[in-house]
Amino acid sequence: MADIVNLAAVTVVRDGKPLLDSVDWTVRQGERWVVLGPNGAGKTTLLRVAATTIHPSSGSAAVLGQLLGRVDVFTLRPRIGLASVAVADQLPRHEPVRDVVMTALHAVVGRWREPYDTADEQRAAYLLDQLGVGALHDRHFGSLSEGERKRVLIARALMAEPELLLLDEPAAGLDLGGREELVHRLGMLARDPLSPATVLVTHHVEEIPEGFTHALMLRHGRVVAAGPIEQTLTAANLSACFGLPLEVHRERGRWTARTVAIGAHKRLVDAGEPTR
Ligand SMILES: Nc1ncnc2c1ncn2[C@@H]1O[C@H](COP(=O)(O)OP(=O)(O)OP(=O)(O)O)[C@@H](O)[C@H]1O
Repeated sequence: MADIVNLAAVTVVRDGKPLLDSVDWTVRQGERWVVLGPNGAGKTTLLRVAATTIHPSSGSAAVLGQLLGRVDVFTLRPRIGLASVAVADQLPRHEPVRDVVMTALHAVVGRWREPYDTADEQRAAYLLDQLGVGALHDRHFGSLSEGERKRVLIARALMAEPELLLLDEPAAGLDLGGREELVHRLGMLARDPLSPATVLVTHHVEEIPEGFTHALMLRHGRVVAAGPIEQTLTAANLSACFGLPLEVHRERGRWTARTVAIGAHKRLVDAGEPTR
C-alpha cells in the first residue's frame, strides 16, 4: 500500500524565504499525527502541501500515492478532508449547516445544482450527530458559535469518506469545555480503525487527543523531531521546538507541558531576588 503522504526534501519558498526547509515526512495508513510548533513554524504551510493546495518549490511530495506536479489535483482533493479557517472563510454564511457538510462530496462551497440523494443527507446527519451538532442541521453556518462551527467543519471534512483527514488547529478559539468536548470526540475518531489517516496541527500539547500515534515538530520550517509520539514528544524535543525549557507529562492518555523557568522565576521572586 502506498504511503498516504510522502515528502522528500520538501522546501517551500515565498519572497525568498523558506517557509519549509528540506522536510522529510511520511504518513502511513492508520497513523494519527500531531504537528506541533510555535507561531510561524510552517505548520499550515505543511498542511497545505498535504492538502495539495500548494506545491513544493523543490523536493518531491506525493499524496495518496500521486506525485504533486504530475497529477490533476482536482481528482485528488475529494479524497482529502480538510478542516481549517481558510475553508471556513470560503463557506457561504447563509448556507444551512446540512448543505455545508454535503457539498464536500463534490468539493465545492455553496450548494448549487449538484445531485444529492437521501443517503447523502443521512450521512451528513449522521456525521453532525457524531460531532455533537446534529440539532443544528437547519441553522445558517454563519449563525454558529466558534465551537459549533469547528465541529461542522470536521463533519464536512469527513463527508466524502476521505483517505486523509487534515485538521488545522481544530480547537483554536474554543473555551475550556468546548475544547475538552472536541478533544474527546477527536479521540474517539482517532481510535476508530475505520477512520482515515489523520494529521492535526496545534500549538498546544493539551489539545492532542488520545489515540494519536505520531508527532512532528517544526521550528523555522525545519523538522526538529518526528516519529512515534511516545519517543518523540519528550521535554528535550519540545524545548528545542518552542525554544524554551519545557517539561512535559502524560497522564491517562493526555499531555501537558509547562516551562521549567516559571518555577525558577517563582523561587527568585519568593526569595526577593532580581529576576533579570
Ligand atoms: N504567501 C506567503 N508569503 C510570504 N510569507 C508567507 C506566506 N505564507 C506564509 N508565510 C510566512 O511563512 C511562515 C510560516 O507560516 P505558517 O502559516 O505555515 O506557520 P504556522 O506554523 O502555521 O503559524 P501559526 O501557528 O502562527 O498559524 C510565517 O512566517 C508566515 O508569515
